[in-house]
Amino acid sequence: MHTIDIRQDQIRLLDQRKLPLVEEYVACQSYEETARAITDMVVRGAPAIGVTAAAGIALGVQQMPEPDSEADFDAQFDTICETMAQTRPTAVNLFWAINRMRECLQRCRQAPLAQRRETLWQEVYHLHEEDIRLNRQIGAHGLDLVPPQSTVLTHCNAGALATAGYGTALGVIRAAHFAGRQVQVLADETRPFLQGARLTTWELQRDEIPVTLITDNMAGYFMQQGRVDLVIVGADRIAANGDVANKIGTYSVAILAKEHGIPFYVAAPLSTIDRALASGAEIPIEQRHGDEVRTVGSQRIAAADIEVENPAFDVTPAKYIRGIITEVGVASPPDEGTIAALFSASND
Ligand SMILES: CSC[C@@H](O)[C@@H](O)C(=O)COP(=O)(O)O
Repeated sequence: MHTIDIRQDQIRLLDQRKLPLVEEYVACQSYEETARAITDMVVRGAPAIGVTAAAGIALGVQQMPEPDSEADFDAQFDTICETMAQTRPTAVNLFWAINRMRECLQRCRQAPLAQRRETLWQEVYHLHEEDIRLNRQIGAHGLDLVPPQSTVLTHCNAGALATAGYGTALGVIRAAHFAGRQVQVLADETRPFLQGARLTTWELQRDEIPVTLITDNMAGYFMQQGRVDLVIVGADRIAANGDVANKIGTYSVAILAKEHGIPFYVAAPLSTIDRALASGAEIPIEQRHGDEVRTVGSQRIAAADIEVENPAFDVTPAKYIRGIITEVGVASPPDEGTIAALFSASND
């Protein structure tokens, strides 16, 4: 299963709106179609959005009309990057990946157009492979936090589908499973897009990792019953102080976990940490269309004209988080010091 299948004439994306009922790829034939696929959540999840945007940029440069000057090339390149940047505001991996493509272009600036195109594609393949490698490292660092025979609750989908492969939160669960820890997963359904019900259960079942689906409002019940040992979620953006933006509902789960003395961990690559933001209050929260709340699947469940709020993410303050599991180690407790130490470790 490939979440993102990169070809030089199109980007093929496993259509996450249709899973688990239909396994179908959407072929994006241009950078504009790639951008629309991100906005419409054909592909979603912070690292997957980043890799897809990078691929969209390479596709845009591949197809751009022959520029008549360097200024014309720059203008076209900026338009492509800006279109990608407008897709979704919260996952910082999007902007991180666009920057990586800009930096890559700077390195091959002097080369002829054909060579620039090739170098940008090579960067995309590199980002794709790198993401899978980092996820495996996150899994290795998180493994020992998962006790044998434990039940792990997760929210949303931070798995292979949300990344280039393997996953972050589900990467840790995968690593524990394949190390023989006999882990069980409780998957929150994750209204309104139902990433937990549709995607997390689907990908864990494929790996034969035991998973039970619960509705979002059952998390407290299972914690009170002593049936949750650990919570692991992903992240869309982490501020310098360790506050974490993740799928709406994560904050409620974190508070429930704190009340019940259950360790709450976040798994994410360093590219999800936005050190330019002092705290989570500065993280932009995407507001999505109200119809996602008025409907379940294609079924409308509320009046078409009912007022709706649909924030896609919330911010969990660092004080509720036991640790942030990254590819270079665990920031625990997460704060400016432990996070800065991870970045120093990554530069060694
Ligand atoms: C490894 S993915 C981490 C996060 O991106 C994930 O938990 C999440 O909130 C995804 O939100 P989505 O709106 O589905 O893109």
